[in-house]
Amino acid sequence: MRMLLIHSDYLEYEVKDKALKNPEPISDEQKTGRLDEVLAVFISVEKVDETNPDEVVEKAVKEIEDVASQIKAERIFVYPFAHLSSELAKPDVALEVLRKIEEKLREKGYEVKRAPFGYYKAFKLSCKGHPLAELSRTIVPEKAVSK
Ligand SMILES: Nc1ncnc2c1ncn2[C@@H]1O[C@H](CO)[C@@H](NC(=O)[C@@H](N)CO)[C@H]1O
Repeated sequence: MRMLLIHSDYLEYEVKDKALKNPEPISDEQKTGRLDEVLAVFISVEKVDETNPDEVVEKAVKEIEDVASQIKAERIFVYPFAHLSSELAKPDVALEVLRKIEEKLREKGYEVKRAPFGYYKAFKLSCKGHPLAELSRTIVPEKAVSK
């Protein structure tokens, strides 16, 4: 998994077109979204993550929490982003991983939004520009689980 983390004044998106034949079903309300004072986390789920999705979810949540606590961010935007890797996981695994990351962060008390999966989206982002405002992380599973 590859993550790009941007501490932002805001992130807003607008769904444009389908980018997959079967994108995640969304309500009209989910066609746009915005969070202010947010840690935006752009995530590419990778092929290697398919060997142990639960392990990469745990590791990703830990990394995100670690950054959020350093920058004192209470809101997190999970953003599916297929452009950080050339070895992408298949969509059904990727969506499951992203949903679990969203869910676990919410359980830990963060205000969390997740941008819709499988769409082209316009987005606006305002990076804060301080030394910890732009970070990247690479996460790989150590132990493959048998299918
Ligand atoms: N392995 C993967 N990791 C993260 N996101 C993934 C994915 N496989 C598919 N997607 C989603 O489907 C859209 C088309 O690739 C992706 N759309 C995007 O990445 C938008 N920024 C438009 O390009 C994304 O929503």
